[in-house]
Amino acid sequence: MDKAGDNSFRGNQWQRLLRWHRGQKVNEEREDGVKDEGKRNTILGLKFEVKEWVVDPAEQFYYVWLQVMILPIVYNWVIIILRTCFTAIALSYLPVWLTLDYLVDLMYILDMVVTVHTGYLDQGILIKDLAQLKKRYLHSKRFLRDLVSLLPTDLLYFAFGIQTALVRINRLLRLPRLNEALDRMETRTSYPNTFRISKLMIYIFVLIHWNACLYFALSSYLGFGSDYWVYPNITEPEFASLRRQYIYCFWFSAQIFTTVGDTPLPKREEEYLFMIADLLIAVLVFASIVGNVGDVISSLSDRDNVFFPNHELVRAYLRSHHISKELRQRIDNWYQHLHINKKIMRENEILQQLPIHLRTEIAVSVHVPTLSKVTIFQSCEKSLLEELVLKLTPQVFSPGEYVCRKGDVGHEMYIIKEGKLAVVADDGVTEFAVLSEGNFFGEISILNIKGNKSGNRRTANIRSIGHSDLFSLSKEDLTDVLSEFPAAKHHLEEKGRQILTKMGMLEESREGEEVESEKVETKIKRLEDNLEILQTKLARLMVELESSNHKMQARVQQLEWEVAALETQLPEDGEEGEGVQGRGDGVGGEVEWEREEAEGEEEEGSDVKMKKQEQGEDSNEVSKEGDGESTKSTKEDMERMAEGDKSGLKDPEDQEKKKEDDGEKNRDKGDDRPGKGDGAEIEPEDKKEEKSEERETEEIREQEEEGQKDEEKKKKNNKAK
Ligand SMILES: Nc1ncnc2c1ncn2[C@@H]1O[C@@H]2COP(=O)(O)O[C@H]2[C@H]1O
Repeated sequence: MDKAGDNSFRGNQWQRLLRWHRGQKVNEEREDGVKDEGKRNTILGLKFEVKEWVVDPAEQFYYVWLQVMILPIVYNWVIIILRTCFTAIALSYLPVWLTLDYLVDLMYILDMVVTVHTGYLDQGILIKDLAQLKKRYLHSKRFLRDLVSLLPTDLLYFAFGIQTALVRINRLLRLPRLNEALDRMETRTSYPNTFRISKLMIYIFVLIHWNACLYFALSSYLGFGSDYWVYPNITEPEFASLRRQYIYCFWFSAQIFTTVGDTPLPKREEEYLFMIADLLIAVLVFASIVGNVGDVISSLSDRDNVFFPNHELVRAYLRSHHISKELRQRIDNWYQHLHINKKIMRENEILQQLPIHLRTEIAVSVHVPTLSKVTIFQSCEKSLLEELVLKLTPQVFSPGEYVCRKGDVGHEMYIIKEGKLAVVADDGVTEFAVLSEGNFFGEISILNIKGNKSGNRRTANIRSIGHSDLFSLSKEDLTDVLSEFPAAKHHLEEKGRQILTKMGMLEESREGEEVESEKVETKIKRLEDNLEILQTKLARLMVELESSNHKMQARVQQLEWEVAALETQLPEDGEEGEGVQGRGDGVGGEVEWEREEAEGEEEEGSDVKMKKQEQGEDSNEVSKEGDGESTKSTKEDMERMAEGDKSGLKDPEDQEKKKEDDGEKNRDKGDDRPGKGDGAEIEPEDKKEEKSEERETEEIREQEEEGQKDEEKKKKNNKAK
């Protein structure tokens, strides 16, 4: 399927990834080297620069040091009691013990130096300030314990004799350091279960050893060979040797602690008390052995269950459903293959608890060798590969098994890690092609390739020739990844198209059709968008039209009132001449005022508009308001229409003329306000109101004066009469 050398010019992305991975390792090693160098320098310069020397507890040096410290601590825990109880042993090897004792003391001192130079984490940051480290250590209980464990109690030898090693019992206080060392080892070891069991056995050994020593000491106190329970008489040659003494005591003690109980019956009270204490401890020891071993066994089976699916359960299920022997055999073989070849099926589950970046690194280092052989991925970006690698699921197929059958709906594609698979015809015998390590298949049905006649159905049968190890990649995962990497998608599709063309399953014309249909779709979309815009504009126009209608209606109504008022006044006018204006609170007077106001406003409005039109302000406003263009212009049109309708003058010149006439009319009425008649200025609204008020009061005053004059005239007339 993949042609070798196909992408040689593009450079192998996987190789680059591998190189990057290896490069990182080399860098790490180099860094380690630099650190080592630094360490060496520091150690060499320890005499001069000991103050600057700070140990990182996460470093290898600290770990190694802890392991070294196991020896002196265990030495003290084993030897001090041995020398105390077996005085013959203490005296026989005295120079050895004394040398070892002081060597161990020296290590204790060095351990204190290391401890004081060991950094600690404060809010995730390693504290390296020596003053702080010193302060912390010197104020801790640990310092006290370490100090007490180093007190020169050996001086008590002068009081109790050189064989009394018990004076060094304070050396046992370093036990927490031993625990720390063992805990560290447990987290680092690749075999934690074996380590746990070994640790338990060592603890039990030390316990039995102590018990053996105490048993010998008690026997010595009660008298060797004084009864069957105590150690036999050491003068007897059989029990005289030091080795025999120790081994007998150890055996005796081991029998008690393992609850075998095959020890001689105690005779004296001291012996009973010793046995009771021992049996009580033995119960605990036995319980902890059983518990620990049980834990280890269950964790081992847990591990197996996670690594390999539980075969027993599957077997029971198959039996209960009376599955044919032949199928059961195939399933057994499958399990056997997994176990023998250590194929782990649930690696995603196992690595689930790790953070994503570590999972990626593991997946890259585990799967890169396989994926680097897949030509299609060689040109892919590193990030794509990292994403892909996390989504691979291992699958194992047995000989003759079908991975997919022609016509099935495709849900995943496969990458061959190991093994051979054949593309076979429906008869299951004719082989069209053989796929091997590094090839992939099953991509056609999940890629939605345009013109693929088989749609989302498998285009071929794929059968495993022998056992084959595959990685499957689900359609969703592939789509997810490819959606962000269109180039890779295109590449995969191209490969699929090649196969489809070879098989004659690609509709070439449909490609054109689809492009055409795509164009039509775009056009429809564009038309829909335009329609939407037009609808919005229309809605706005309708609103504006309605409001203009309302205004028009109000205006017409007002004009009707005015006409009606004038009609009612006409006969009176004939009689009384100017009398209409004289009646300040008459209906006609009010109407007149209203009319004048309205006219004034309209004229002002039209003046403004005319001015704006002249100065080209309109266009500025439009450009400023953008979308509001139609709204504004429509509004103005409506107003203009209203004006035109009202006066019956559509021509601007006629309107201008009308305005001049109106202005004269106003002047005739004694209204010389600017903008009223001459249309020279536009006044602000509030000023206009003020002026109209002034004018109102002035006219009222005039009317009152005229009224008074009329009264006087009437009076004079009356008098003359
Ligand atoms: N002639 C062929 N040579 C190699 N691979 C093929 C051939 N025909 C089909 N395949 C692969 O077999 C897969 C079957 O499932 P798909 O149709 O999803 O994708 C198909 C291709 O990846």
